[in-house]
Amino acid sequence: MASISGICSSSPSLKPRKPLLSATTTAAFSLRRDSVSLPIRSQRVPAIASVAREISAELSEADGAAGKEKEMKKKGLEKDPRELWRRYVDWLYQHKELGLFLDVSRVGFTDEFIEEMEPRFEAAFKAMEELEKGAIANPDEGRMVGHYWLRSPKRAPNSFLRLQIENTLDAVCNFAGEVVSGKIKTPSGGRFTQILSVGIGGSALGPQFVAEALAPDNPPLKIRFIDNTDPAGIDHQIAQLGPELASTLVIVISKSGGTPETRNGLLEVQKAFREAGLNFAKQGVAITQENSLLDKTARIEGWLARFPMFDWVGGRTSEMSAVGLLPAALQGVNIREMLAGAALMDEANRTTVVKNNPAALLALCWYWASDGVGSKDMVVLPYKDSLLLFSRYLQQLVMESLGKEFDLDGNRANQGLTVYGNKGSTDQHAYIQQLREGVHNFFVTFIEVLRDRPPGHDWELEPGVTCGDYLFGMLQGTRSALYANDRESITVTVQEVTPRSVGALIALYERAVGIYASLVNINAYHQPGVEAGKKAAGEVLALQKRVLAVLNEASCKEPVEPLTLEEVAERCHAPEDIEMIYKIIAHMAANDRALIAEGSCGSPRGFKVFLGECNVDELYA
Ligand SMILES: O=P(O)(O)OC[C@H]1O[C@](O)(CO)[C@@H](O)[C@@H]1O
Repeated sequence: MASISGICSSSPSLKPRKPLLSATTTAAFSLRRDSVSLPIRSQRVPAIASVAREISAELSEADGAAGKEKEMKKKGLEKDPRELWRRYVDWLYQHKELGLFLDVSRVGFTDEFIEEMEPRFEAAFKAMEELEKGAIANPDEGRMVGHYWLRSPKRAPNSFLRLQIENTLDAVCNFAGEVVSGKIKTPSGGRFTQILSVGIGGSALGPQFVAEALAPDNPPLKIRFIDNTDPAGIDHQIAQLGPELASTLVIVISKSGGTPETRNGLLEVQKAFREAGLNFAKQGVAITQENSLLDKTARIEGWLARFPMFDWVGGRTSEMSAVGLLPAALQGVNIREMLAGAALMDEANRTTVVKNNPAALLALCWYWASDGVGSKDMVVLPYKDSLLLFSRYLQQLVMESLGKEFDLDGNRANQGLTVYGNKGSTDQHAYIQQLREGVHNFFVTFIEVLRDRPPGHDWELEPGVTCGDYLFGMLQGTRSALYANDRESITVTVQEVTPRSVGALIALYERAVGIYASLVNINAYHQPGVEAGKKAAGEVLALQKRVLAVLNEASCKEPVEPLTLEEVAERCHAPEDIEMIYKIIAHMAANDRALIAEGSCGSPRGFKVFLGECNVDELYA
């Protein structure tokens, strides 16, 4: 058994260290759990939320954790190189089969902290076990959370779900194979050469990350994305396709099938197809929940193919569903390897010994570094260009999952963990100056890739030194420089960027988020906050329609009656919305849809507006 190093206790100790949550401690916890009679429910689908709530209530009695954590942190990080090396060796996690390492030695958690956290971890492991068995882990939406079954279908709670997963995977592989081989042809009989993926959030970020990480230099089909309702962005993508629109497979991805940005992207693409004289349906593929609006549209219009998105897979954890697998397979990525990597990582994350559980170790570090309240941001720095989008992918996974107003007990918690990052060593010439010396409001996660180039391609650009050695040196140098200034960091190392390691990385962070959510007692699987913005956007568009109606009526008069802002607001019966009305008119004026008769948009008080052309039909409709 490994000996414990000094950094984890106030004075160096050579006492043998007991494994965290070993079989014996788990037994002890079981006794404790019995003593508070936790409601392990007998119904088929246990409610994790209530189990976690009761455990959390029990924990809060003996809490004061945040205060103690801060106190312990004041002890500072280990600086003695020998002790630090010992801590490194003691805590280094290695997954041999995946070739993945996790180094948490540069995070200063103490033995006392770990001990305090043990009951929380025990509750988190329990919650995760129940989640995997099919519990309603997303209580607000009454949903199961099943992304782990996607890579281990035999773990699905019933054979119907298992078959759904297996059949979808087979369908994805067959369809992709037939498109790539040319068996499925374009309407003019040629091969598909391009993919245009239309989707947003979880229906875009995974496929974008994986494309950047894994697509070969010359993929069978090249992918591009429409992931916004920005008309100029959409035009840009379509213009770049040019005549290849005729050999483009358009994959429209939306779990709900009703996301406005995605619908707009689809309508814009369909218009481009019409204008090019092409039949969209013969080139369109939908990935969505059965019977969603998108599904019905695709079915009625007879699109080329439809793939299901399951109710129990969230958008941000959908990379291993058809959402991520189909685009990846079409680019020639070995998706079964990606699934295998994720499955291996999931297996490793099922151990209840924190020290041997990489996702739990990450969650532990996040809790320690951010005091369990998100007090520090997570800066993700992959030192590999192909992993550039990992930080953006993690931003949604972590922030949409953890950024919650209320905890599972309904208490205001305002939880979260801010994620940002780009890539090393590029960021060294951008914002790392502030990380090293400026405001201390973050911890770093380095993502290291050991293999610089495929074998046989490397060369020394100066004696004994390759280009990749510089990248390595920059990572190590930054890690050391940050630590010397008490900036904590985690390092995740993989041998190579392969479908297997990318699958493992995704699985690692999915599980870390789930465990962390349990540690801080929140629902990681809903996103109520996003709805507020969507609702407000809908209200703005409704107001815009009223503004248009008012302006239309005034512009149809003989002579035209230009209106002041106040007059528009009054006629819309919305005087309290005058600022929004001003913004609506300024936006329409900037797009030649409204004309300013007097003054300018820069002086809102003085201007008068009318429509260039009135629509008489609309007036009498
Ligand atoms: O796949 P959909 O339903 O179009 O949703 C896209 C994204 O929108 C969100 O629901 C947030 O608005 C994300 O959670 C999701 O990934």
